[in-house]
Amino acid sequence: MSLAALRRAIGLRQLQPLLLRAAASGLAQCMLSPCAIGGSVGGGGLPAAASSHLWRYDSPLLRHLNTAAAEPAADGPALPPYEQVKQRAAAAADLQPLLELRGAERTQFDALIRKFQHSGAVKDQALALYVNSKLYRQAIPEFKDFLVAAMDRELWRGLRQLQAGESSQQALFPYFAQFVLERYTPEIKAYRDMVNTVDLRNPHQWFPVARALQRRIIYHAGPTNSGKTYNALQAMRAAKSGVYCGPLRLLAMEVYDTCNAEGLYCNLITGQERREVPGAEHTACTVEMVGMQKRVDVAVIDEIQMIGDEGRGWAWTRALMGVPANEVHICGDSSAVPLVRKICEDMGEQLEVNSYDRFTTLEVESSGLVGGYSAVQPGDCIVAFSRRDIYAIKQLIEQETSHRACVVYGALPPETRRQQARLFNEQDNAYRVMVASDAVGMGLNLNIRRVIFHSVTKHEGGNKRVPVSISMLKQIAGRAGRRSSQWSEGLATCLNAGDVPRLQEAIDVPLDQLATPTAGLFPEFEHFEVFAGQRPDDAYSSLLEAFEREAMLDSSYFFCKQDSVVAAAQLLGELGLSIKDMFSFCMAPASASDLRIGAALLNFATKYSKGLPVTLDISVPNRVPSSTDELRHMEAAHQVSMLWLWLSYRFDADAFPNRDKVEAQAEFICDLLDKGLKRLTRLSKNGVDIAEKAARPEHQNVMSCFSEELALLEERRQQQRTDERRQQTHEQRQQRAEERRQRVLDSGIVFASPAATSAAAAGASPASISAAEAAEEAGQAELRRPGHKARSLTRKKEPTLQHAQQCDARQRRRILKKLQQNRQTERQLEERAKGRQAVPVVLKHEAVSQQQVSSGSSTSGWGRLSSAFQ
Ligand SMILES: Nc1ncnc2c1ncn2[C@@H]1O[C@H](COP(=O)(O)OP(=O)(O)OP(=O)(O)O)[C@@H](O)[C@H]1O
Repeated sequence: MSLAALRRAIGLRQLQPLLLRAAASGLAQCMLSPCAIGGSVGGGGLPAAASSHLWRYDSPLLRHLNTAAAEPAADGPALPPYEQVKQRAAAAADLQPLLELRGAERTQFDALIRKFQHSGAVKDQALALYVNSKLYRQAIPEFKDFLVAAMDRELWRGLRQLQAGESSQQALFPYFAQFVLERYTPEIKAYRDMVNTVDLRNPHQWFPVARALQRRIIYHAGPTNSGKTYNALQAMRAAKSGVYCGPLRLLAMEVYDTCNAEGLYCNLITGQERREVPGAEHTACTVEMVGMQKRVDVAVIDEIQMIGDEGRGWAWTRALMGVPANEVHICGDSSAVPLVRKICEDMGEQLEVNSYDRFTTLEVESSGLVGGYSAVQPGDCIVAFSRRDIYAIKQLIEQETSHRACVVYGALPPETRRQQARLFNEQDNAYRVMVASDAVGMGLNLNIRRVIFHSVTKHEGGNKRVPVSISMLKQIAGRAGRRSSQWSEGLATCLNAGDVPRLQEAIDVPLDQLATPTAGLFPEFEHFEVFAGQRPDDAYSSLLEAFEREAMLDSSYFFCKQDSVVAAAQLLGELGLSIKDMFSFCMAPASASDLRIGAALLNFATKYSKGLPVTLDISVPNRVPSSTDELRHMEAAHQVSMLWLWLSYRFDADAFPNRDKVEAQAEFICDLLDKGLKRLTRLSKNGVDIAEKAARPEHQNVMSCFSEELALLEERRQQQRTDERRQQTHEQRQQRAEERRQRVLDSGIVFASPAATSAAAAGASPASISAAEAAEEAGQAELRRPGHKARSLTRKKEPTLQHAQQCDARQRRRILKKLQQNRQTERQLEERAKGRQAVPVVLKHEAVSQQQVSSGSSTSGWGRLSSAFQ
């Protein structure tokens, strides 16, 4: 069979040389290499095809090995059959090997095995047999011993003729394969099982209900404000049953409200609420909540480009693959079209693309905001990326102009954001301006004429500022001049004219150039459960990390970021919760890095683990917030209520009792926030600094029920910071040592003393090198570690010119003689070094001439060394 025919027959794009013999015997399927399979294999993954064959011990490969002599590779020698070798090895356990290799023969044999061991191709093939790198390292020496024990004239003749190269690998690998399969059966099986549980390739197969339907998929592709969602929703409304999957609670609420207002009964399902309308066949939900069982006529998946979101992308991937609808309408910009097309091909479903153009024009004002915030006009929306900036800008505008400013940002409940949007959209009030975060980019229909970017960079952890992404700039600027607004065109600009070119560049980039290359994936609970079963001793957070490390993904997918899940797992690790309960607690949409939210999560999980009813004991003051700080406390109280509600839908009502009460409390908080925002406007109009005022005690104490957990977390964080600082200092020290080491290497300095040489090689400071040398001279055996202070050592004084000058004639003669001897040695070394084109040599003891002694002019060798450190 020709090579090309073989490739065709077994569906390989490339056939590795090592496989050739097996392939020729029809055995290639047993030995597929991971890299021969299309698609990327993360974390040392394996081809699925390999798994089904390797475990049958009567597999063709092994039968072949057992019965026939291994065929020589190309012009290589023949080796005896494996069974025969094995019998010899077994016999040698009682007696002696028939042949003991010595001298050159032994060296040749060792070289052969060494080459085999380090061959990348052999490691690949071993991996295809589920021999992971750890096991491989363990198995190779044993395999070597096995061959040594089985050695006889015949085997050695075969082995000797092998070159320590590819042909030897081809000939030896089948022996190795048989050897490990027999000797390490349980280890290999365990690894195979583990690998299979982290096999996340072909995720569309996780959704059998959707796979049973032949779905029609329609992609509504276009820029912002082009009518994509409108058209998709029209299709859903016209259908007998339907589901809308939105990126935000706010959008789901919007669809729920408009459908019901039009007389189309519609349910609402988000992580935190279930509103079921009797007789409703339509549902508006957040994308994470879409069901995979109930079949509907039309499903709408909004903002599909978020499939590439590093944290939440998995929810869009899941919805796209799994929603059981006859027709799936997906809306989004065109950046995700190629990716969605590829996924549809994998699912065997047809994709239609409907393209849209923007309804209104969007222009960039090149001058920036001339006159600053006192020049804002009705219909302006200022976009800033921090809460503090938002309130500072609001205050400035309210004090310097006649306008009032609404605010929208992520920490505000959706209800409050909608309320602020209503105020801004209505014409019969003074709220003519909006100040918002990037949360304005999605979900709200706003009456915006012009978007003004306060800046085009934003904070990302600590003090680091990063540029706002092009797609975000596009999305936010696109809110201006919406079709349903009173403005017939949209404008966008920046506070500083210097930022405008970046904005212009973002607007000019065509959407299809911003391709979304890969789709997010996150395992279902069942994956974790099986995986965890195989590693019963692992902590949950390590399990998550190990899963991510080992997961095998197709090249069209990435593993979604799970930082917050891991942080929550670390937080709750000691509570002894079951895997199922841990999964639910850790997946809660709460950032455990926010101490107050983390404290609440810990409080709920602790009560739950003790079998106590999980109650929400916050004490909400009956007083409207009157400063930004008081608002902040209320926002946190709302987030904690949402966390509680989210959990309450995942655990029994007995465990999380009185949901109605918590819902009512959350509504009350929203009401306080609405009123608080209005009060803030009044106060800032009256010249009060709303950001300066400290919160009143009743607002400060709203979450005092979590104070114990909060104190614990603060302590932990403090400890963590100290550890991080220590680690940083340690790393900096190591880096400095490395730099010093490098400088000494670059300078070419050679030390006369071995102690100094080792200290310099370890990156010690000049003082430590000197000390190490002095210690050696002083007969101290112990070498100094880098970084130790030289002064703690007894240093033997070096003979120097200064010494010589101060000594009596006899001593001076002795010192000068020593110095001259050194000089001679230095010359010899220099000459030798020149001959080898070596770098200059410096000896510790400076060699000097009589003249120099009398003039006292000499540069110490250490001077040259020190200059190397500068
Ligand atoms: N055929 C139409 N008749 C009336 N109004 C429409 C029509 N198409 C769209 N609109 C209105 O235009 C506005 C923008 O439409 P839509 O929200 O569908 O755009 P989009 O392309 O999905 O934009 P984005 O991605 O920014 O949300 C909405 O207020 C919508 O109600």
